[in-house]
Amino acid sequence: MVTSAPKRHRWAPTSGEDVATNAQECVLAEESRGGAAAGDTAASADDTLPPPPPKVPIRGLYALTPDTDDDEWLAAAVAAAIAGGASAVQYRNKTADAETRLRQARMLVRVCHSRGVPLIVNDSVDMAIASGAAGVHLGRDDDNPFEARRRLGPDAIIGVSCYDEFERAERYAAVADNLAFGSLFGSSTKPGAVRAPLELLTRAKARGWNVVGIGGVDASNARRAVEAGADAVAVITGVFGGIDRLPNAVEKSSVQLRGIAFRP
Ligand SMILES: Cc1ncc(COP(=O)(O)OP(=O)(O)O)c(N)n1
Ligand SMILES: Cc1ncsc1CCOP(=O)(O)O
Ligand SMILES: [Mg+2]
Repeated sequence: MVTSAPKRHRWAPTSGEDVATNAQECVLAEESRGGAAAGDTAASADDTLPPPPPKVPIRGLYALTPDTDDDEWLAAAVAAAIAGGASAVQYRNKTADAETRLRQARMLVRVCHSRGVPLIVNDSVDMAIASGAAGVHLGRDDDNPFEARRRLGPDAIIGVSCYDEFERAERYAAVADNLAFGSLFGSSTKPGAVRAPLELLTRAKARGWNVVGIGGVDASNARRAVEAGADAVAVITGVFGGIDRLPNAVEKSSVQLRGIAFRP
C-alpha cells in the first residue's frame, strides 16, 4: 500500500528545531489523515459546525487574529493560542474579501468550539450568523448592538468598543456582554487608535460590567490593565506576533499572558 508523506507547511519546524506543540501536531496530523476535525482548513463534506460552548463572561486572555490569507497557519496558531490558555478568540481580518472571511470564520468555529472556546466574529452580525460563531464584536462603524441582540438572541456574546468614552459604555451596558476600552498602550496594529486611560477600566469595573482592555497589550504591561480593572485583555500582536510566528511561540506567549491576566 502506498501512503503519502505527512504534509509539511512552510512554517512547520524542520529537523533540528522539532519542537512542535500539541496544537501544531494535532493540526498536521489531522490534515495528513485527510481529517476534517478541529484543524479543518478546507471545505468539508460534513457541513455541521460544532455549537458554541455555554456563554460565560470573558476573562483572562482574549486572542484576536491578525490579518492573514494563510488558513493553515491561522488554524494552527489559533489552536496554539487556546492550548496556551486563551479563553476566547475573535476572528478579525480587515483586509480579506468576504468569501475568505466566511471560510476562515467557519474554520475557526471548528477549531475553537471543538475545544470549548467561543469564537467571536468582528464587525458583522451577518458573518457571525453565517459562520455559526458564538457572538460578535461591534465598534462605532459596525452594526448597532441593540439590533444585533435582537437578531442573535440572549445566548450570543456581544462585545462593544467604547474607546475612551465612558458614556458609550453606559449606553450599551444593558445589551452588551462585554465592554472594551482602548487603545490602552501604543498599538502597532492600530497606530492611530485613540488612547484610553487605564482609569476608565477602574470606573467600568466599579459598575459591575465585564471589562476588556485592548491595544498594545503584551507581557510587559498586561498587569497594569488587570490591576486597573480589566477582566480580560484583548491581544493581537502580543499573542500572534508577525504572522510567521511559529505556533509553539504563539502558545508560549499565550501561556505568559494568560498567567498575568487570568484572575480565578
Ligand atoms: C475586544 C475588542 N475591542 C475592541 C475592538 C475594536 O473594534 P472597532 O473599534 O470596531 O475596530 P476594528 O477592530 O473593527 O478595527 C475589537 N475588535 N475587539
Ligand atoms: C482593534 C484595536 N482597537 C484598538 S487597538 C486595536 C488593535 C489591537 O492589536 P494589538 O494587540 O496588536 O495592539
Ligand atoms: Mg469594528
